[in-house]
Parts: sequence; C-alpha cells; structure tokens
Amino acid sequence: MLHIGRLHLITDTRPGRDPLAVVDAALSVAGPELVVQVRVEDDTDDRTAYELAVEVARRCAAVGASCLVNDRLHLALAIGAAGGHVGARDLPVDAARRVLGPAAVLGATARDPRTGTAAVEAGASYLGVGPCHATSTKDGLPAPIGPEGIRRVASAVPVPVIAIGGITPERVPALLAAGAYGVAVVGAVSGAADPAQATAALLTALTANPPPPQPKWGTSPGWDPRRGSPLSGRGAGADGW
Ligand SMILES: Cc1ncc(COP(=O)(O)OP(=O)(O)O)c(N)n1
Ligand SMILES: Cc1ncsc1CCOP(=O)(O)O
Ligand SMILES: [Mg+2]
Repeated sequence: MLHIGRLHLITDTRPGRDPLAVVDAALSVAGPELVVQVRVEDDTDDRTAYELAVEVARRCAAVGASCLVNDRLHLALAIGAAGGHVGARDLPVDAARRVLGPAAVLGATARDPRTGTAAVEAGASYLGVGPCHATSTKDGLPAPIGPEGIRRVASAVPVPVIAIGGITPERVPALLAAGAYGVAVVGAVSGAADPAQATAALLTALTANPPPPQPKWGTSPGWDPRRGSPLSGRGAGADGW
C-alpha cells in the first residue's frame, strides 16, 4: 500500500549531531505517523550511510513508521526502505522509478509547477517543495518560495505536496492552507532542545489543520496502473495516500 505520511523527519548528519537519538525521540511520539528520510552529507561514504540507514529502518519497522532514503537509491533497495527521494542533481525521476520499482514511494523535489508536473508524469508519488522559508541546514538554495510557492505547485499537481525548508509548527497552518499535504523538517526537530516535544508540536499543527480537499488528486496525467503510478494506492488508506 502506498502510504505517504504528513510528517517527514530528515536525518541531520552534520558533525556533532546524533541522528539516531533524534529519530528515537521522534518515533517515540509519532510512531507510524512518521516518515523518516535518511539523508547523509555528500561526502559520507556508502558504508557509513548504509549502517545508518539499517538502524533507522529497524527503528521505523518496530513502530510501523516508513523509511525513505535520500539520493542513494541502491541503499533504499538494500535496506528494504519504502522508497526514496530525488532532486535535480540525482537520478532523473523516470530512472529512479525504474530502479525502485512500481510499488515504491518516490519523492521528487520541485520548486515550480512545470518541474512538479514533469516529475509526476515521470512517476513521482509526492513532491518535496521548497525552500518555503530560509533554512540553516542546507546551503546554496534559491530564495524561499513561501506559502504562495506551495500554492502554485500544489494547485498544478495531483499528488501530495510536502513543504520543506524552515518549517516550524507556527508556519504549518499557512502551508497547509496553501495546499501542502504535509511537511519535511530537519532543524525543527534535530535542533530542538527536546526533539520529542518538537515532534509533538509539529504533529499537533498538522492534525489541527487538515489539508483542504484536493479535487485534482486522482487525476494524474501520469497515472499508469501498469507502472504502479503515484496514484495506484489511492483509496487504500483513510486519506487515500
Ligand atoms: C521531502 C524532501 N523535499 C526536498 C528534498 C531535497 O532534495 P534535493 O533537492 O535532492 O536535495 P538534497 O536533500 O539531496 O540535498 C528532500 N531531501 N526531501
Ligand atoms: C534538504 C532541504 N532541501 C530544501 S530545504 C532543506 C533542508 C530543510 O531543513 P530545515 O527543516 O532545517 O530548514
Ligand atoms: Mg538529492
């Protein structure tokens, strides 16, 4: 079943961080609600990334949460992750879909409707859209697109939009009102004094602000049941994703 959660925690593996402790804290609060995306620094070797991913996947499986792997799709396959996430400098979305297979969750980064639509047609299950706000955890990003940028993409695509970049609980309502289905965070949880409490605050903000109905969901031009499209799992879960 294709399940795309509304709260995505991306691992923070910068020096001095303890990603597994943060994942443990977040899972203790969110359980199966959480999606954990394993993301490592570009210069991290595959063995180190694999060992982290194995541990994250084990912890996710214990509570029924989903694990995705950023960029390195061979690791996603190796650890039996639910799927992966790719952006502009990674495998193209159609190639990523071929690697992961039809049943996997495949996220793609988009900042505008054209890129987002192309990614969906190429097989993306959801879009990571941002940076919505300024972020201190990734360098070299373009200017923040804000809720209005989310609105532009979300109104153009028939898959869930996950807002990313500078997300805090206070910013969640405007992003959901703009059409985001959920949010992805690094710093709001990893940088918090109490990651469990920070996770709880994000969950509360998401739950208190259900996403508005999206009549376009279910009409993906890229929907091809033979390929196991982004929408092939629609209707299987309470929210259709
Ligand atoms: C949910 C989500 N959205 C966007 C990204 C960014 O992916 P990408 O543009 O490939 O950048 P890197 O994370 O690989 O540096 C993401 N990882 N997750
Ligand atoms: C990987 C990535 N892509 C766009 S913003 C970002 C990092 C988001 O981190 P934070 O939640 O700390 O702003
Ligand atoms: Mg990437």
